[in-house]
Amino acid sequence: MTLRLYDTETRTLRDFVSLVDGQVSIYLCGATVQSEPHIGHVRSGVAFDVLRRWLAAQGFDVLFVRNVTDIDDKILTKAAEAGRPWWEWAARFERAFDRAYDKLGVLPPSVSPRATGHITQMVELIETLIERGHAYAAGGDVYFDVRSFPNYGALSGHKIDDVHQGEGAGHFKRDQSDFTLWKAAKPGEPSWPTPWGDGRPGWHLECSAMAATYLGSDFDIHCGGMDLVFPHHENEIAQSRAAGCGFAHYWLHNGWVTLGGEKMSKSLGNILSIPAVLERVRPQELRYYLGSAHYRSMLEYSEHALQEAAATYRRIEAFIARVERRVGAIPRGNWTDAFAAALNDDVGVPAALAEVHHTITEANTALERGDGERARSLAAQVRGMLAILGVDPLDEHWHEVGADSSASEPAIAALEGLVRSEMQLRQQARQDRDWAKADAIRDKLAALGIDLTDTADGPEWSLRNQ
Ligand SMILES: Nc1ncnc2c1ncn2[C@@H]1O[C@H](COP(=O)(O)OP(=O)(O)OP(=O)(O)O)[C@@H](O)[C@H]1O
Ligand SMILES: [Zn+2]
Repeated sequence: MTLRLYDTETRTLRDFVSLVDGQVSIYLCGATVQSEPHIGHVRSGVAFDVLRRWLAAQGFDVLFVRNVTDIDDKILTKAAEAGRPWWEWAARFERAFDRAYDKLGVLPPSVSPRATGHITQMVELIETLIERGHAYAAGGDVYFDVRSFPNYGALSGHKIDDVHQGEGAGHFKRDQSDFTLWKAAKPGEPSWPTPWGDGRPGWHLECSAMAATYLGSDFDIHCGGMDLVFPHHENEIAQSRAAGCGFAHYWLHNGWVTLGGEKMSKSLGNILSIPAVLERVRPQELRYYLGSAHYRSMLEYSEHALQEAAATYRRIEAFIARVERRVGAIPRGNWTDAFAAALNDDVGVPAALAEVHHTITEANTALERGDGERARSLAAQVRGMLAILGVDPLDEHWHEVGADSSASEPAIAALEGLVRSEMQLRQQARQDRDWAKADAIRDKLAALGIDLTDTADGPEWSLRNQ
């Protein structure tokens, strides 16, 4: 079964073939570390973490680069407003992003390079572009000459004549479609020396330089949010290919988390920070929520949908706990064919989750007919599939980040004790042939959402819908 991925550049589903047998190289545009992460920011981290886990599960050695943009107008402005050094501001929010990714169980990247640590490579890249006639220095800035790259616009569908780079006018630009590779230093701002004068890098240049540094001139997959298709990724392609690199062979873009129909973003102010949301649901529940939609669809945030996802996840946890109670420890098993088919179809998580729920239903049926072994092997498959999605309830990670279900364990133990004593009373009533009393106990529990099932091993209880 071949993995197929939707490639933005060709606008088609393409069979995935890696450049090097057994290896996959992925570059994901990371955060501009200017403030606390919101749930939109981490959606790309979660979505492509599933792709990474799935590739690793297929036996690929995955190299995963997620950069940190630690120099940017917004960082400088915010740090200055707060009266703090820009580098401290960037470092503080880099840690906040790392904490958020870690809380949600996003695997750490192979490396997370910072833009400021790769100025040498950026300067080299600019030199190559100037030598090849694709860039020009003017007034201390350096610009990319967009018209020198005939394929410009292929990724986003933009026509050169209509291009607006969405950056400051740039006094020395020869053409309005050109974009900035290097910005001349302004008084009081951080800068680095170059042959064209002191200055700092443009955003697009950073990713081209860092991707090449770690993954080489050609690599497999470039990911990011769909807002990055233009101009960021279009400009990355122009710079890198004009410099002679093949660059990324597949382009994947995740949809937004929206609120009120608009992209959740700091500039609009419609944001929910990760710490704020984690006061309402546990990290694994937030991850389940963010990861349950297809990565390319929009995810309109609602408190109701978040709570529904959290409740669904708790039912999955309760299912695992119930099987453990009945048959003992559950190993982490393999996924089913239907699950593999879903993920191979452009990381089709909704269909993969449907398969998880289908397997849970089958396991519940097995439990009801007293087939503990079958239930255990199905529950092992459920664990295996959830692990690929990064939400295995028994993963040590949740324990490490203090988010396991242990907080509710005393409550579950108390409930178990109470229900067991009611069940004993019912057994006694049945032995005494007091059917009315036995039925009354069953009805009382049913009214509380607790169902009793008579199995070959004796009566069992479960919370409804679990
Ligand atoms: N609402 C969102 N939904 C999905 N992905 C998002 C959302 N906001 C940002 N991203 C993604 O997060 C990553 C880091 O983004 P970046 O730091 O550039 O934030 P941004 O787009 O400037 O957000 P903001 O407008 O809130 O500052 C990018 O891949 C971006 O596409
Ligand atoms: Zn980037």
